[in-house]
Amino acid sequence: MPDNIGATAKSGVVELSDLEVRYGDFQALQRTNLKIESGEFFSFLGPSGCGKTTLLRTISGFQSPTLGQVKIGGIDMRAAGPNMRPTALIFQNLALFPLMTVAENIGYGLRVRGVPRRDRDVTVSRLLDIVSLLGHGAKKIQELSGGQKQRVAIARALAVEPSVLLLDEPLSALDLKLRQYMRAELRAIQRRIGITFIYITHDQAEALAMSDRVAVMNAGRIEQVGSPRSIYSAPETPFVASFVGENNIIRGRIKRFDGTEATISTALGDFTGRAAGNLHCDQPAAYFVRPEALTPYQPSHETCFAGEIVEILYEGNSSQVTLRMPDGEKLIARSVTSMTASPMLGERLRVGCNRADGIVMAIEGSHP
Ligand SMILES: Nc1ncnc2c1ncn2[C@@H]1O[C@H](COP(=O)(O)OP(=O)(O)OP(=O)(O)O)[C@@H](O)[C@H]1O
Repeated sequence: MPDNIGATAKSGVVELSDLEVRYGDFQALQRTNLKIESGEFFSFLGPSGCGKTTLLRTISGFQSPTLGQVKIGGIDMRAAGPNMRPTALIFQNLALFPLMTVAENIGYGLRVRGVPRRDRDVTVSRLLDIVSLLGHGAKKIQELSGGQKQRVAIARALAVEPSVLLLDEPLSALDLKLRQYMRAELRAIQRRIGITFIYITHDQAEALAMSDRVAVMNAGRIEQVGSPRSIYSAPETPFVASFVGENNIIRGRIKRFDGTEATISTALGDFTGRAAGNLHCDQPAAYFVRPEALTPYQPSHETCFAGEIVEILYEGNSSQVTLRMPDGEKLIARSVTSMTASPMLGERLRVGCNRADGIVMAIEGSHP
């Protein structure tokens, strides 16, 4: 590694303190405080335009913050440009050199830094092994599959020994099968080398499958940070509940709140679930329940919904049933048909769940 700031920032801890980014009058990143641990696979997940790329560019030094500070390995990066930071960035389009071989692409950063040929070759071989491309070093970039190109881009970024690898939607150009395969590959590569990976994506399946922790972003703000499991099973805001996975949303007003559970009064009746945050009586709120939590009604169920079947989608190992509720709204249940005699369109079906399956959250105005 060259003699620069990166050389002293050994650890891959990334700390964002009171970080804000404005483009003119537009606030692209609201005040953000966050610590990403060394060796973590950390994802920023959010819809287009929520500020993910802005955040990644600010960490890598391509964008200056309007306020606040980025520290990497405990060192303030304010004075360090992109080339002086212990980070490497992989873009969506990979930006590989088409006329160079795989090995030349991977060794490029080392050549620019004046690393002798023999040392370069050793590093390139090691990296080809890490990304499972041994034997492909002499190939031209055009001779590779999409997934192999991804792995060359990763190896090229790793060649300069960054403490933190920043990945900007690197899988989005691949077809679904390859994307799923590369998720597992990326995770395995990260485990093998143990450096911090910061990944941005709008694809929740990708973020949940690969990450140690996920930050869900909305309109320039982090709404929730947690493990994939906690983000999915205990969303803290209506946005997270509706953006990550599917949720049925039944709107109403808070009738009862005891600190941990809340009952909501809706056009379909009263429903009790886990309370997210502090609630007060008569506040506009919604009851969220995941389609897979709704199973054919049994007397032991604490919550019941009854509606007319208006759609059945056979999905192989399960089915998705859409019910039209008495208020005209739709409710989706999954896996229902695997447990009942085949339901028919137009039939009335009762599905149920337990209190712990539903979450009651305050909603503002028309949101979500
Ligand atoms: N250079 C710029 N000048 C002005 N506005 C910008 C600039 N770059 C980004 N923005 C705006 O800032 C907001 C956040 O953009 P950003 O690219 O960070 O979002 P994103 O979450 O990465 O979106 P995507 O997934 O579509 O790439 C957007 O509303 C965008 O239009």
